[in-house]
Amino acid sequence: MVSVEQVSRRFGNLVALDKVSLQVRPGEVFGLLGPNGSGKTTLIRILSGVLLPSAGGALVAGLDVRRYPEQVKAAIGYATQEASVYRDLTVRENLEFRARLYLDARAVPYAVEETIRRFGLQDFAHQLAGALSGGWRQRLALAQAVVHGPQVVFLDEPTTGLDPVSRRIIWDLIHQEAARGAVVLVTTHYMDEAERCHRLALLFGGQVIAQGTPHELEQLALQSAQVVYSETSLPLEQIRSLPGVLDGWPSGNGVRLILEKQATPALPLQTVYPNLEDVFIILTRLHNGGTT
Ligand SMILES: Nc1ncnc2c1ncn2[C@@H]1O[C@H](COP(=O)(O)OP(=O)(O)OP(=O)(O)O)[C@@H](O)[C@H]1O
Repeated sequence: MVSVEQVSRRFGNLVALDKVSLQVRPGEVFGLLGPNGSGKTTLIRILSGVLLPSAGGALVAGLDVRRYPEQVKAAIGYATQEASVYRDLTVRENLEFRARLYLDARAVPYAVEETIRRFGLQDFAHQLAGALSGGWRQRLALAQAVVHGPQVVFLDEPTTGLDPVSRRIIWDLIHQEAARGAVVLVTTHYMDEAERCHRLALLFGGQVIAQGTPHELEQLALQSAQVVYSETSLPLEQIRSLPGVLDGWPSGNGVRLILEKQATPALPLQTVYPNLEDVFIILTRLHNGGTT
């Protein structure tokens, strides 16, 4: 279990996190979704016991992060993209190195072999990590983070820079960790990826502006706005200035628009189901006291 209660963190005058509260259960993949600088990494660092909150508190695997930061570090698995992979060690050596930090020496060989199998790394076990493609290196980074079977797994942008096929594989592996009962907290700024999480918190300017399942967030956004597709030849700037139009961008042969709930602009309109990018735009506007 990960439980965050009113956590704030300042860096000088900058408020990086502002009264963030959330709970993540075992078996759950929970996404922290937000743009650059919204506080995702700061929260993960606090929950990993490497940074103290300025206010509020958090429990990770039953441990208070303020009082037991060293025990927290031992209870979690943490992957920060590929930074944690040693390029001049082989895949197996990387896993052994990490496993030895956490496990009794006798338990290391089994844990390493089991992880190599689970992550499909058999054919690369003797290869230098530096020679792996980006997708396989990220797979190794994830394998390393969980080789010791942690109860809680933190993944900071685990798919950055990967192609769609590699991203899908990594997400399957992330879900595999949740299926063995781990709490999994993932940061991402890819809206499409966030749909793969069981639940999400939308972070904006250090605040959680909404949280729930992707479906709940979509429904929440639809209470205040509508998303439509319009096949029109009017210039985008002109469309954006129409009453009731909150945002719009090119899409196929027309434009995708976010409209106020009751707006009926004089355009051919086709209602479309919102994706998480639409949801994010709608909810950030609401949060900022927009006109929605
Ligand atoms: N050690 C630090 N000292 C000063 N400011 C910091 C420090 N760490 C983070 N910040 C600031 O806190 C804010 C939140 O940063 P954070 O890295 O948590 O965001 P993020 O959502 O993870 O962004 P990204 O997606 O770019 O990784 C940013 O304005 C950042 O500049």
